[in-house]
Amino acid sequence: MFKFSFCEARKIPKGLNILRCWSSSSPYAAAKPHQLHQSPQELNAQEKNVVEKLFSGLLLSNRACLAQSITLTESTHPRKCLQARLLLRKALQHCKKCQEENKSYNFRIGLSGPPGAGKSTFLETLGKYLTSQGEKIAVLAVDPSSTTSGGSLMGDKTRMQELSRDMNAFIRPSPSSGHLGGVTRSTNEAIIMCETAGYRTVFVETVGVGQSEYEVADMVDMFVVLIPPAGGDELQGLKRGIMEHSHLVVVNKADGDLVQAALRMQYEYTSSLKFMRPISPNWKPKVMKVSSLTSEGIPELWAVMQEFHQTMVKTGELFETRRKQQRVWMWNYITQHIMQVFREDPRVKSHIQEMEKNVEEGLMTAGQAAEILLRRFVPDTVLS
Ligand SMILES: Nc1nc2c(ncn2[C@@H]2O[C@H](COP(=O)(O)OP(=O)(O)OP(=O)(O)O)[C@@H](O)[C@H]2O)c(=O)[nH]1
Repeated sequence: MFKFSFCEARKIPKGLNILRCWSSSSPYAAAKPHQLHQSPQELNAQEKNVVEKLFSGLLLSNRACLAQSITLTESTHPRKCLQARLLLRKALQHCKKCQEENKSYNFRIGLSGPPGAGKSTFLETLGKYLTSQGEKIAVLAVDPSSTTSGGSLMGDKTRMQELSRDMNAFIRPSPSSGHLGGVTRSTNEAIIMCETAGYRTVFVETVGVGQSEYEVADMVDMFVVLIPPAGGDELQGLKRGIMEHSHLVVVNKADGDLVQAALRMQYEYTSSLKFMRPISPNWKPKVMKVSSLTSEGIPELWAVMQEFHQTMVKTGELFETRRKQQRVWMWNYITQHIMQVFREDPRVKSHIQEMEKNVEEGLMTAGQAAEILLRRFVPDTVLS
């Protein structure tokens, strides 16, 4: 379940002696301590061969290899984790080389919006438009429900049927089970795999549930929100948060009887934008309307998306943002990992409830309770 433990734990600061908190009840129990120190160099010839084959397949843009590569990065098996590390290293080197040599930059687009806004229809229409222009596109779905329920809401539905048959499109539903770092870590790594396979435009779609949309905003270059023309209170509440994070708001279903409503929405959202601090110094967020049924507005929308991408490349903001995102994610994963190890540690676990109660009832300050728990975890730690 916790891929991160085997692959990354040795990067954890020395002061937190993770090896000492091993327990049979811990999700890390499956890993032998020595596995933490293994590196891809220790893979045997056969295992390395699998990685070589996948990598060659990626370079040939083979969709089956791409799917297998992503599955490998989602695996929690210790040996597969090592293989995934090797493959990711090769993939990253390849992407870096391509960027430097060709000066061509991939485009990562996040798409969010309330259920029923028409995200799959929109992606199918925009995707088909792009593949008809010779683009290769990938769609990665992020479904937060899959982390908690073990199932995937979106995976159950047959979505984007036509696009999935298109040879220039790759669609990957949400991972069916979460591991440490949640769906976000797999998605970050899936993006690299897609780019290595030559899918220059990658869409990351999320159902608009709470935190997930903000997480997606932190792994893409452009964040787009799709909304239906008539919004209830829920949409009003979302408005501010959405606007603060998005580069583009798209009012969908601007067709038939809904044209007037879509126009009104466009106007309303455009006026609210005037009161918000723009997300980027180089881009003024826009509100556009499209119909995913009739394709009206789709070419214009893509033109604006490209304008955004070019502006970000030209000003250097694209690279700065990506660098920042990678730093943030690294620390997110470390924090999540350490928190998980901490909470699962038997010396800590049995005291958490008691300490929480003490704090709630005012018998102890939060700082005192935290110190007691931390000392149980790392007895010789120096607390500031
Ligand atoms: N009139 C009109 N209907 C649309 C348009 N786009 C989508 N729809 C309809 O809206 C409904 C929801 O579309 P989906 O694409 O399934 O929406 P979604 O946002 O992916 O929905 P979830 O999977 O629930 O998140 C479907 O009945 C679509 O046919 C559009 O541009 N115009």
